[in-house]
Amino acid sequence: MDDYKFLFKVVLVGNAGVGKTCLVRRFTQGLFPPGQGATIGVDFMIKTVEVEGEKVKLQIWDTAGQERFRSITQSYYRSAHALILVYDISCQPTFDCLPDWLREIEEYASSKVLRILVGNKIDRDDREIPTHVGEDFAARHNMYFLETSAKEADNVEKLFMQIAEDLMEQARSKDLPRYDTSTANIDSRTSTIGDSSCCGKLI
Ligand SMILES: Nc1nc2c(ncn2[C@@H]2O[C@H](COP(=O)(O)OP(=O)(O)OP(=O)(O)O)[C@@H](O)[C@H]2O)c(=O)[nH]1
Repeated sequence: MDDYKFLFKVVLVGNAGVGKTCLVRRFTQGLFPPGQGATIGVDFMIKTVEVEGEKVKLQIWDTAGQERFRSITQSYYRSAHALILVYDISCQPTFDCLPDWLREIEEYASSKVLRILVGNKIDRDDREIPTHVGEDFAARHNMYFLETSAKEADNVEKLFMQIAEDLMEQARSKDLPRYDTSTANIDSRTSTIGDSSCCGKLI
């Protein structure tokens, strides 16, 4: 039975190829998919975790980084509870684009959205962005910061569990909508998703 107390929507954004899909797959399926193709439009996956004895369902939306899908992906920001902005620590241009992503987030997401900056691919030895540079950027923009490796499973569980914990705390303290099995959906857009589905694709 799908008995959960909280349902949170988490959206990943960032340049193409930074590893958004691999982070989601690592967390939801425990694998690092070989030859991962570019995301077309938006994918979603679901994972239920336990925080302080409560079941928390995370609906994770993986958006396409490619510019041509931008108008589709923007429409998913609005109802996000958390936004994960990902760059690749071995690819300077993906870091240089962060201000553009922040502008999008400010324009399309709720001002209350939990924002997390993630530097992915820390297993690589050709790092271009030092950790402190990522940390500084996150601090300046009021974001959490974490470095991860989807490949080696470094900090991936920690990333999503931290989000689940923070959102639960936020929901409790600010009295955000509380979901149970009878009110399973966040809004009308997500209500088309069957609870039994674990993965879907929207274009
Ligand atoms: N070394 C290393 N490679 C990674 C890691 N995560 C992803 N990759 C590789 O980076 C490439 C892009 O990964 P994706 O997960 O498809 O990237 P994406 O951000 O979802 O890309 P779009 O769907 O185009 O937006 C793939 O070749 C992955 O194998 C990581 O942690 N370490």
